[in-house]
Parts: sequence; C-alpha cells; structure tokens
Amino acid sequence: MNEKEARGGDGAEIILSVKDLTVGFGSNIVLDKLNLDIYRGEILGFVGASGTGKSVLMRTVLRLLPRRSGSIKILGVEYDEVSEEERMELDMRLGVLFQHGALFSSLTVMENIQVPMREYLNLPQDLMDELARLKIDMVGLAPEAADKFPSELSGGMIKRAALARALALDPDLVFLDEPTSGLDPIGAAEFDNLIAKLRDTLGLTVYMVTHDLDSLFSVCDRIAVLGKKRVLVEGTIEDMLTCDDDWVKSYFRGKRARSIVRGGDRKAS
Ligand SMILES: Nc1ncnc2c1ncn2[C@@H]1O[C@H](COP(=O)(O)OP(=O)(O)OP(=O)(O)O)[C@@H](O)[C@H]1O
Repeated sequence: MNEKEARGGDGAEIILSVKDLTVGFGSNIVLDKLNLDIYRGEILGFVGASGTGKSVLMRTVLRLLPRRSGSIKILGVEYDEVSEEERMELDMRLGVLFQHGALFSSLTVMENIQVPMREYLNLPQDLMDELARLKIDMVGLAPEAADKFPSELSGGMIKRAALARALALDPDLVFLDEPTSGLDPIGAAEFDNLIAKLRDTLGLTVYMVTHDLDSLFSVCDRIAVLGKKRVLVEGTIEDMLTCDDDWVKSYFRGKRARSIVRGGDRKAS
C-alpha cells in the first residue's frame, strides 16, 4: 500500500495504522490485538485508566519497544519492510514530546531544538540557528528563550521548548505524552490552543495521550479509549458522552466532566 492508497472509508488519509498489535513483558500481555487508525490533520486524544498501556503503545509505535505481533504502518509503509535509509526518512516525519519535556539539561533551548537537525540533516550552523529561532517563535516563546538552559525555564516554557524540538524537522505526525500535565489551567488551555493553531496552520496530525478532560473537550477531534488491552471505543466527544461502557461513563460523565460541560454551556449562552 502506498501513501495515496492509505485512505479510510470516507477518503481521509490514514497517517498511522496499527493492526492486531500485541505487546507484552514476560507473561504480562499489555496490548492484545489492538487496532487503531489515525487520520491526517486530526487531533486524536488517547485516554485510559492508569497502567492500561498508553505509554507502551506510543513507545511501540516509535519502535522504542518490541512487539510480539501485528503491523504498524506510517503513511502506508511498514517500518519492518523498508531499507535503513527509508526508515530514517519515516522517522523524520514523526515528532515526539515526552512527558516532562525530556530536554537535555546541559544544552540551551536552541541547542536542544537542533539535536534532531544534527542527527538527521547536514546543515550549516547559521541555517540551523535560523530554523531553531523560527521554531521558538512558532511555539510562542520569546527570542531570549533561545539561550536559556532548561533549569531557567518555567514548566510551561519547558513544554513549549520540547514542542519546538518535536517540530524541528517539520514532522507530519506528532506524539504528545500528557502535554498539559503539571501546567495550571490557564497554561494548559494556552498550550491546547497552541496545538490547535499548529494543526490548523501546519496541517499537523496530533496523537495526544492525556488525562486532561479540558483538552479532550476543547481540542480533540476524536478520542480513543484504551481498556481491556485494546481500543475499547473511539469516536467524538459526543460518542463518549453517550457510550455505555462503565469506565467511559464514569470518566466522561463524572463530576469533573460535568463541570466542564456546564462551563461550556455557560460560555455558549
Ligand atoms: N519496560 C517495561 N517492562 C515491564 N513492564 C512494563 C514496561 N513498561 C511498561 N510496563 C507495564 O505495562 C503496563 C502499562 O504501562 P504504561 O506505562 O503503558 O501505562 P499507562 O497507561 O501509560 O499508565 P499512566 O496513565 O499511569 O501513565 C503496566 O503494567 C506496566 O507495569
């Protein structure tokens, strides 16, 4: 299957397709024949109870963990079936923001953003500086942030710097692991707005593991729920609100969720 053939039923291009994926550690099977498609340009929110395997899935897709069986296709291409050179090209189309930012503490923001550039591209230093400055601006950081070390940044600035690094190679698909955790509600809402803006302006596809109900209600186009070692339900927030599964019901219709829905109603009226 090539890039153009990787399309869903409604014609949307499938950018990531996971089929019958099984991952385990010893006798602990974490994911069992899991299926998931992500469409170009969407923001997919990925939720599930703690310990259900959200990080394991993300790490397996990124080839940081081995799988027992199943297939993972990026833009219709199976990683295992391509040459080393093509694999590097695929890797360049993926950006990752790990939980807590995971910036190199001994490097400045500018140097952190240039790490993927050094790894994958052979560019002169002044061009890398210019590109890094563009990314810094793109994520809403002040130009002075370029020369700061992670220890000199606030939590929100660290997330933005890590996002700038994830965007360093202009990826098609970015993975965000709990991007708003640790931010106050205003910082979290600003970060959500930034993600939505980048999706709209760059055509990014976003895979966001999150526990943040505000993010799920405000920016996610589609939500997938992980449970019982597979994707239990997927759909829009409206689908989640009418779903009969007990965990989905308590998560999306619990007290915290109801206050968000009521808040939305108030804003709308
Ligand atoms: N490297 C590993 N070796 C052995 N077991 C692991 C490893 N990584 C994860 N697991 C196990 O896989 C299961 C799923 O873990 P995972 O971190 O993916 O959960 P999660 O859904 O991301 O949880 P949380 O929401 O708390 O971050 C857990 O039982 C965990 O102990």
